[in-house]
Amino acid sequence: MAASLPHASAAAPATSAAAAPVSVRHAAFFSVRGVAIGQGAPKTIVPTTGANAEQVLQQAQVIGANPNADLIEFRLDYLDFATDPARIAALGKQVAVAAQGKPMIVTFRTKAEGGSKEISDADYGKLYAALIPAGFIDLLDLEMFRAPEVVSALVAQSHAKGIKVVISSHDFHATPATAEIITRLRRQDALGADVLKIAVMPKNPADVLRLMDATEQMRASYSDKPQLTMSMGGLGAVTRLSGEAFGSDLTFGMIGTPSAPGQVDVGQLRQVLNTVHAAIDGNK
Ligand SMILES: O=C1C[C@@](O)(C(=O)O)C[C@@H](O)[C@@H]1O
Repeated sequence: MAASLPHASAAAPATSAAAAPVSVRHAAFFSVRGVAIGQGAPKTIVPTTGANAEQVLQQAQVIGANPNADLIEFRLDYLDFATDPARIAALGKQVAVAAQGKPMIVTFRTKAEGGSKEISDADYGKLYAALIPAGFIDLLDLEMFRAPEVVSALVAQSHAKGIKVVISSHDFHATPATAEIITRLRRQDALGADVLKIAVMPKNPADVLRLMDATEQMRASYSDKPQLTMSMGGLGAVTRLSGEAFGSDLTFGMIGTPSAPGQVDVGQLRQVLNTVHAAIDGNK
């Protein structure tokens, strides 16, 4: 016989109180290659971390074949030829095929923001400007603190090509004040971002809560654009799992090698995302 908890009975639920009505502002979603960003459970992104074409293509195949990965992030700054647009464009097209039609985010994460290579703002602008017309990019990660004229030109060029823009900010050492996080996300919105993104490092649990608080305030009061926010490291991992409850619509997971501290295996990530989604859906 199955053990039952004291007082539990099949006929009467433990509580008969109806769930209180909830008021949640949803993102205005958009779809890229059939993936709805800003709707339902957060969508998962798995980054490449390879340094050469062979490694990147191997990873893209694994990501493409994994049903728990919704999008692939092609990380250019890890490449041995990170500033060679012709070689990157040729590889990018192969990555798109290997990823089996999953939407691709292309990212050069500068050293200034926790990436692996230094690049001047002018060269960053030139590299992206040369890659945008190549036709393999679905979404472009654009750092908000690169030179303003570079950022605005790349937003316009991307949009003219039908590429969605993720405008991003990273702090690998600390978590800015709540008001500062909100200021950055609002600035990204004003710059024309399609996705607002910030990654911060917590030093204590209160920092984790502030990232969630800022994300929720953005969604409730300032913008209905999809957001991609995370607190990094082990302490921040909860933010990668629970975004649907506070307004983060995308989340990074890993297969094998993380591209940032605190990333969780994408299969485990999906299980938790589904659990949270079912709980939220069931309480509507
Ligand atoms: O900016 C981000 C977020 C990230 O740093 C993370 O914390 O998951 C991972 C990077 O690959 C990505 O470009």
